[in-house]
Amino acid sequence: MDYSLYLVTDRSLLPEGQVRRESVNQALVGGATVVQIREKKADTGGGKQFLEVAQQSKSLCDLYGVHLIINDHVDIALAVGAAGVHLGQSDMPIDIARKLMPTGTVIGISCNTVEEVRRAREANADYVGLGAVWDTQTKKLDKSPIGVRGLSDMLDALDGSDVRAVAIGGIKTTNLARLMHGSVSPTNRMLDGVAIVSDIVASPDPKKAAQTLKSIFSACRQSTLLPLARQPLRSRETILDKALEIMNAVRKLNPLVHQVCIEFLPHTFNFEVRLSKITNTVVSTQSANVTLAMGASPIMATAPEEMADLANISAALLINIGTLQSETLKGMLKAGHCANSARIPIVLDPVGVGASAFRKDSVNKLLDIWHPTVIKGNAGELAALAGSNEATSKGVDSQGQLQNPVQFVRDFARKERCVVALTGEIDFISDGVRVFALKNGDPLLARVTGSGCMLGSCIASYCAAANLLTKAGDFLSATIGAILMMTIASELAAKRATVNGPATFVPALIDEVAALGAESIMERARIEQIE
Ligand SMILES: Cc1ncc(COP(=O)(O)OP(=O)(O)O)c(N)n1
Ligand SMILES: Cc1nc(C(=O)O)sc1CCOP(=O)(O)O
Repeated sequence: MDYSLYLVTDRSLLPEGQVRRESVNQALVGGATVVQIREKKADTGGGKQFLEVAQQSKSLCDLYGVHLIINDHVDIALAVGAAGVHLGQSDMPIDIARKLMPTGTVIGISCNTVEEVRRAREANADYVGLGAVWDTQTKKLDKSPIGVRGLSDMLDALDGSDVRAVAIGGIKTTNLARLMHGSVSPTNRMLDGVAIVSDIVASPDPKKAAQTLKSIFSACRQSTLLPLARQPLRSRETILDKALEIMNAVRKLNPLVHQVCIEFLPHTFNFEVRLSKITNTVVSTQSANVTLAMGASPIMATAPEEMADLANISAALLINIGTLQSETLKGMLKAGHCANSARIPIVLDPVGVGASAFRKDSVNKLLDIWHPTVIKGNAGELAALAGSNEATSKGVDSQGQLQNPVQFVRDFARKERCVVALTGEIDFISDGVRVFALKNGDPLLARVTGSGCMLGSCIASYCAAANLLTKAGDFLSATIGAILMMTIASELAAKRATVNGPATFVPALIDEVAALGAESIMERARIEQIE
């Protein structure tokens, strides 16, 4: 059975003038591969109305050779000879339904937790409906949405089984790509399909809606699978060559890098807000200057209204949550969504994410809407994001150590499906398969504010150039190159006769970034491929 575009019906959502049968017919023409009859209003008609709807739908699906599934009602599935039934957690147990239905009947069950997926697997379900992924207007949810990032553990629980998986809840043409990118298990198990109600049923053009959903699904399924396993190990020279190519490309192409890291002027001026504003203005000036020194071009903007325009002219987006406010969060949500649509890389710098519930909830919201290309953070920040308490945050600084940073960074990159840079005395960078350790950098970097934020700007600029160089940008090399550039520049800056401490160090650092040559990088890079 092809689960890829799984239509779930709901008459109450039909636009005015649309009739149920024609809506399903259009969805089938548009490419729906399974139809589930879920008619909650007809449910109350003593079963007769539901039966009629099911009979009509069966003949329609037969015309297209598409399987029909009945929601909840085993008797109706039997009566119309449906291919299967979909059961909820509080409906008839799978083993009883199996006894009642003919051999070969498809039985699916809704799951909201990993435990429910395990039980479904043990009960020999044919497929699971994982949801709700996002909030939905179609029904009142009795459990919180699981979010895209909750799906990979559920898919992992199906590893080694034949149980198929579809996601449901709030899925639309506008967020399907994010869903597909994020819902892959560590062993590369993906969704077999997406179950959609309102985006098709409530659409004025159900055929077009189905076509669009199906083409996004197919394109994402083909391109989502990590090409990681095929990536060869690389020698120090190969990776440095690539990093230098990207460094030169930044200087030559002068990519525009959109950086969402300064806040609106606060409406109320209390002492704390002013402090964070002052700190961040300093940091954003430095970030903008280092971007220019590298040869890229910064634009700092936060207003949601201009995000779509900026995504079309920028070559990369940097999201830095250093001075997060509710208003900026809206801009960040929109900016990331537009950047994903425009296929430009996004670098996420989750500054101090472990410091407050607001920051953590906000980053989770962001990552539920768009996917980053690179996440860069210190041990405390990345541990907070990964749900580990091995390291913690003291404000924006990190406390404690990760016991096994190599494994951590690899697993986290694999889970988030992006490049992860774990910064510290040794920087670890991984794409989920390979792990590199970089040992450059002067201790003065840790003694000035905003060096981490400047590094975020460097990574974003390098990712921009990597993306401009080739369609499938080499973001691992871009991240490594940017860190090498910044850390080696810091070593050279610290040696300058004019540098007497942190205050004189920052301008010297920016000068060194501007002047850095290939020879210094080749000569000084302390890089090791660990895995
Ligand atoms: C594919 C798919 N997944 C989940 C559901 C939800 O079913 P259930 O839990 O039975 O809730 P109701 O549909 O009865 O509201 C589904 N129908 N299809
Ligand atoms: C029927 C249903 N079941 C869900 C679950 O979480 O089990 S969510 C849902 C409704 C999905 O509708 P839409 O595509 O319009 O968001």
